[in-house]
Amino acid sequence: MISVAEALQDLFALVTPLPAQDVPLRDAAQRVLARDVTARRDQPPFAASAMDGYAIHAADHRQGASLTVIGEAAAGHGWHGTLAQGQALRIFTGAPVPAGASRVIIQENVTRDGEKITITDAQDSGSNIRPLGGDFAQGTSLPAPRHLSPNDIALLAAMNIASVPVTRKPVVAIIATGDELVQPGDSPGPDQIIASNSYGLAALVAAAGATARLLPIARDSIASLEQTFALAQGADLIITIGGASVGDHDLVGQVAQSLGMQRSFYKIAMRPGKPLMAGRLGSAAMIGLPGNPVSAMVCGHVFVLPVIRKMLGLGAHPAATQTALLAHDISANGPRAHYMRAHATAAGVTIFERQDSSLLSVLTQANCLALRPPHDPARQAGESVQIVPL
Ligand SMILES: Nc1nc2c(c(=O)[nH]1)N[C@H]1C(S)=C(S)[C@@H](COP(=O)(O)OP(=O)(O)OC[C@H]3O[C@@H](n4cnc5c(N)ncnc54)[C@H](O)[C@@H]3O)O[C@H]1N2
Ligand code: MOO
Repeated sequence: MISVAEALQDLFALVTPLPAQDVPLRDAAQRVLARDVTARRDQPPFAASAMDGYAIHAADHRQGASLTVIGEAAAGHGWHGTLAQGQALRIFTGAPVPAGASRVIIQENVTRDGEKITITDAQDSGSNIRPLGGDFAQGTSLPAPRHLSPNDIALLAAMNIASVPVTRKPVVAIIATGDELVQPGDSPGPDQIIASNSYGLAALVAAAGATARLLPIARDSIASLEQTFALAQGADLIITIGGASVGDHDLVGQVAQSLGMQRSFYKIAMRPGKPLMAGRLGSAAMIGLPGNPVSAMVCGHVFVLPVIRKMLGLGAHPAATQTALLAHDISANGPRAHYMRAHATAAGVTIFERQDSSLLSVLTQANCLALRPPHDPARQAGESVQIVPL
């Protein structure tokens, strides 16, 4: 059995970043920026008023000054003369500040009588003018790679980038296997259960920026598995769930190999997740996950997500970890790395008592996985532990 780190390296070797494609800005949120993009204009493109008030000459900024209002500038409607001393321009937030003006006095600090204003308060120190290019200058770049957040979309729009180069979404085919499975909403027979982790994995990979193709459940027969693998044609990554262990009905590895899968590894020193397998199948990478629901989901976080991130051009990195303090004592770990469902708060990390890999209800209560390395000795409350936030 290989280690988690070795398995991850082998998995990274199976995939390369996908090519870039241009998408309309409206579709770029949550995609990964594939190339640096640069601002096509300065923002603001002119010195702009930050307030509603009057643009004035620096020399006129004193209490009691009386000035003549000679025009008006609003957002989208500039006044294009030059302001002289003794003059004021009525101006609104977002309007271009005219030549000659060096500050905007807010309207609360003047009184107005016809075309005359008198400054009643000259205490404010700021100019209330946003300089040309004060947010960004033409040519300013947003560097790739980058997961585009809603904030980034606003910035790209302001930069006048209407078409955004993003990495193509990986297509992930997900195959649940087993005679015992029915789809959620179906009526299970007496020996049947509902397929669950296939849905969880579809949600997981979609949230990471991939397109999930949830294929029909494959039955525990060579013919059914072959048929379902055929439906995965065109996917970048094929994920199978179940049928990975040593039982007589665990046929996934055998069928994948008969279809030409070049196995990279089978079995890892990890709990849950021992019967993990991976390889290349045609033009796709394949990851065979264990069927136990929590094993499949944990392997999704620890292996599938990093692989998808690499395909998206975000680099080859393991799931991010943090250091936290144990809230209680724990006993020594065995020979496999143990990814334990746990709950972390500012007070420390509590590792749940029940860790059987069938317990999805415990996974839902967890907000992290506490990572126990192989043969980690017993630890006491207050000692540090690595966690993978979920
Ligand atoms: N003799 C041994 N038996 C087992 C070993 C072993 O080393 N020696 N390993 C155990 C471990 S660890 C795991 S994990 C499981 C994994 O087995 P499989 O990948 O072959 O999974 P299945 O047998 O098909 O299913 C296990 C369990 O999970 C349920 N399941 C499967 N798919 C789904 C699904 N899509 N949604 C919900 N539940 C699913 C299935 O009904 C079984 O209960 O093997 C151990 N055995
Ligand atoms: O390694 Mo299995 O994935 O514990 O249940």
